[in-house]
Amino acid sequence: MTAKVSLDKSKIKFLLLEGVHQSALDTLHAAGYTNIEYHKKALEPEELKEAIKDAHFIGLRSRTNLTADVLEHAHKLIAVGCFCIGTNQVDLIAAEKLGIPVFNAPFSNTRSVAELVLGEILLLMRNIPKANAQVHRGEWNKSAVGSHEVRGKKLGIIGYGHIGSQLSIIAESLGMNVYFYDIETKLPLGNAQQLGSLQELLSSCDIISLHVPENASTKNMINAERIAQLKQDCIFINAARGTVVDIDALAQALESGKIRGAAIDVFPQEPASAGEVFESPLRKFDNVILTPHIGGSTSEAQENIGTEVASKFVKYSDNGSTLSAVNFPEVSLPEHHGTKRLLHIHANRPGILNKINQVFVDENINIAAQYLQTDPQIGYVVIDVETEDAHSLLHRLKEIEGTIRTRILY
Ligand SMILES: NC(=O)C1=CN([C@@H]2O[C@H](COP(=O)(O)OP(=O)(O)OC[C@H]3O[C@@H](n4cnc5c(N)ncnc54)[C@H](O)[C@@H]3O)[C@@H](O)[C@H]2O)C=CC1
Ligand SMILES: O=C(O)CCC(=O)C(=O)O
Repeated sequence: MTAKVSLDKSKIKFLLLEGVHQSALDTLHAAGYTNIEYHKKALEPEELKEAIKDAHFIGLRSRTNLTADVLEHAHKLIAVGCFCIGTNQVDLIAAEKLGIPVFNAPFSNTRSVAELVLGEILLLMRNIPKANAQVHRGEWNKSAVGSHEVRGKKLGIIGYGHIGSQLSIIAESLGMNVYFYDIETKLPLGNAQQLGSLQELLSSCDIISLHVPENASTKNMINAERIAQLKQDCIFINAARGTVVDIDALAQALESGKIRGAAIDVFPQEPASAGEVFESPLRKFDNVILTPHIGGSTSEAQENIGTEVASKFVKYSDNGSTLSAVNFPEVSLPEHHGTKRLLHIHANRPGILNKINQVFVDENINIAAQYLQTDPQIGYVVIDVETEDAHSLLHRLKEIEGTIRTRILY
């Protein structure tokens, strides 16, 4: 049985951007949510501020920047869904302060990225991008010079998380020797070896592939100084985030022949729409594979992501569960039958839980079940009660100082 929610389901508005997969709409429809505004593209900032005003849920991919400024216009927003892995396009701290959990799909496109990178390694080791460009221009350079098998070559992976470790496995199956650098100690899969320093990895590997998230520690991580540490003639791949690499320094290294080939899927500035021209100092190189941020763009990945993130929306809307939210205390909740469920999100201050519980003492209402999780900023408490008049309880809970938002589920 589908749980009833505080608002009539038809009044709960979903704003879905950037052409998220049909599976997201199917999942929402199956759960009884029909009020969906769907856009194939990202919205311009002003359009976004207008569209988000009455949205309860927003779904986006990597092109929509949900800044603190945009979030201020989101008066009704209950949750954000990133239909991708990266969540750097959302101001997670601002969202949390507003009591808005942000969900993503942490591994639905992992395999797609790893497969693309593997394909690029094979092509670059054989100089295929350059040969392809030359033949398209009518040039015929049949040569084995500088063309290599990948078997026995050293692959250096920076960031050994979901994607890095998946790549490690499939690269080993082709006979490559895998090394990685990560700020955390990671379990090496197969025969892979973790190296103690980035410099050691850069200077010893034939191929370097980046798989770190965008954050303060990775901004311009690969700058001119790091590029100088690369092995002469190496191959360089970035399918992580554009901000991780100094693109001018990379262009210089390609110009000088230090790097023999590269594959770049992500850029410091990416066009906001298909109509915008892509500008980059890398465009002129035949030995560079340039792709428009499509590492995770396969039918399989997009379908899985659509279902996964939309299911998290449904779970939070129907049931209050925040499991796997990236910026929010995680609470996994059972179904509530025969009770009303009150959700209370508050600033994490001493004494606030006492005040919440005092409401139930004053009203002489028995708490059937209570779930609480906190992080340093906020607390999220869920209370199941057996009463007909849960609205007056909600009203009192709202008045408690430090309350960020409340909701009731029937
Ligand atoms: N091109 C595309 O379409 C796609 C790009 N991505 C990007 O790939 C990134 C990685 O994805 P996952 O592997 O799923 O993430 P993950 O979170 O599973 O792994 C990231 C790894 O990087 C490590 N790390 C973090 N900071 C580091 C630093 N300064 N130095 C070395 N290691 C560091 C972490 O410890 C972790 O092991 C995502 O954050 C996203 O930005 C993800 C999917 C698709
Ligand atoms: O599919 C997208 O729009 C972005 C993919 C990506 O970069 C991610 O999942 O982090």
